[in-house]
Amino acid sequence: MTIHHDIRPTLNLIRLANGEGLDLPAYESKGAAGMDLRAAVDAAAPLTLSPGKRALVPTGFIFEIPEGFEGQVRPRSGLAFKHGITCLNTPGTVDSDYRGEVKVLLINLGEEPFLIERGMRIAQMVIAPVTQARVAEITEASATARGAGGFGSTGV
Ligand SMILES: O=c1ccn([C@H]2C[C@H](O)[C@@H](COP(=O)(O)OP(=O)(O)OP(=O)(O)O)O2)c(=O)[nH]1
Ligand SMILES: [Mg+2]
Repeated sequence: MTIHHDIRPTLNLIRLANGEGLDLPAYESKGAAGMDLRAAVDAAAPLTLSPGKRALVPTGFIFEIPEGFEGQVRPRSGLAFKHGITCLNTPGTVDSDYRGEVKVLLINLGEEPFLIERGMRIAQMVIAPVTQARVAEITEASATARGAGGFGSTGV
């Protein structure tokens, strides 16, 4: 994958007290789409996520998402495959005007309790361009070949 360095936006991060000593969120390979987010839970008090339970896990950082972009918080496939750990609201949306701590809403869909320890890479964030549409109410939708067909109208 070619990374276009000239159009790479800068993501400013503010480290919070609970983020002291944590590695910065980082792309773990040259072409990684998402930067991995780490759990900013207390080192002395790891979080046990019981089967079927959910938890809002802090990352220890405020992200200043550049205007015109969003942060998409997504599960890591390894955690999902091996342990049934995923993001309940995937993809989580981090707005460019959000100035709170980014948190990850994890749920345990597996059968075993899952231990979340400080610094564990729990999710990934993709920075993606977004557009805000203008909204205009009209009275009739334009005609198309598809019409109102959907939800499998073309076959499965
Ligand atoms: O996985 C997520 C999803 C959201 N957020 C933060 C950033 C986002 O900008 C804010 C609001 O998210 P969203 O719009 O999805 O939630 P809402 O229920 O609509 O809350 P609000 O009324 O605050 O917009 O919460 C996270 O930290 N992690
Ligand atoms: Mg919202």
